Amino acid sequence: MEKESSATYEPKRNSEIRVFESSDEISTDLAEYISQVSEISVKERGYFAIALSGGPLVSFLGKLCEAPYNKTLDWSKWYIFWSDERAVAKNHAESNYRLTKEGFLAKVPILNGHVYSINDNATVEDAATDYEFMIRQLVKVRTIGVSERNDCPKFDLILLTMGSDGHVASLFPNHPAMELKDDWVTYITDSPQPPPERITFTLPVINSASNIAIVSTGDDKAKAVHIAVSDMAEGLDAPTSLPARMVQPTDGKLVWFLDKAAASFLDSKNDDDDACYDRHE
Ligand SMILES: O=C(O)[C@H](O)[C@@H](O)[C@H](O)[C@H](O)COP(=O)(O)O
Repeated sequence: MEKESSATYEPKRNSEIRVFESSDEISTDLAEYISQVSEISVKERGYFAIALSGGPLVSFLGKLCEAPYNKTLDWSKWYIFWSDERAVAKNHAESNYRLTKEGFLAKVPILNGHVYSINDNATVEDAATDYEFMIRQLVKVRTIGVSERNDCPKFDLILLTMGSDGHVASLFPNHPAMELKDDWVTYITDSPQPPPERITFTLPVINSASNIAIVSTGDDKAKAVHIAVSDMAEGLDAPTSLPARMVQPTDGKLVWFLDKAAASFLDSKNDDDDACYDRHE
């Protein structure tokens, strides 16, 4: 893939980019990051409400299931949600719930009653409505925080991955779901990536979170990463329609966890000692 621009990268407000040598290093740093966010949330609110997604994310949570985190984290305060789900049965190989259950939940002492999966036994429309209703109940009792700006749920942490087309959760480029302002959870029936039917958080919910992390690896993500984080949109294809670029926390903080391949279109400001992003080498 040819590099299209050599724009100097300046991090946007409230965002940070961490670049790592390997997926293993991402997993190590991500575990420490999640541990710190969970500790702060439990201390400040008494709960840790975290939304996960599917795809490769679970493979990056491995280190969190090991020492010291398996013993030191206050797992009883964790509440698990999904930022998106594919409309397949929970035991289907493509179910985000199943991926998370097998790769993460089965390995840590999170209470079953704190795991809020998306209904696989209803139409996507009903599943989205039910999920939003359930989140509304948990916001009322403040198990999930609330944004003072727009009454949206304020998750302590939303963990996302990004596709090479720049999609996050199940918000795809140029899809009308990206325009929704009042819904918290919606559904799509025409995903460009199978399966076509999916349930997803909307941008207002994602952007209301206290913390958002996007984990992305591989050189097929380099162009989308560049468009997503660059302030210099000139010459880039319809950057405002790129979902990852629309991830802009209103009150929170966004951290990108990238490998060198995904970061390969980003330029440091000068040389190594004056880089605009953190190189974890
Ligand atoms: O069904 C999905 O929506 C995908 O699983 C998707 O969300 C995935 O996270 C990205 O496509 C990145 O995946 P890779 O990093 O493995 O390419």
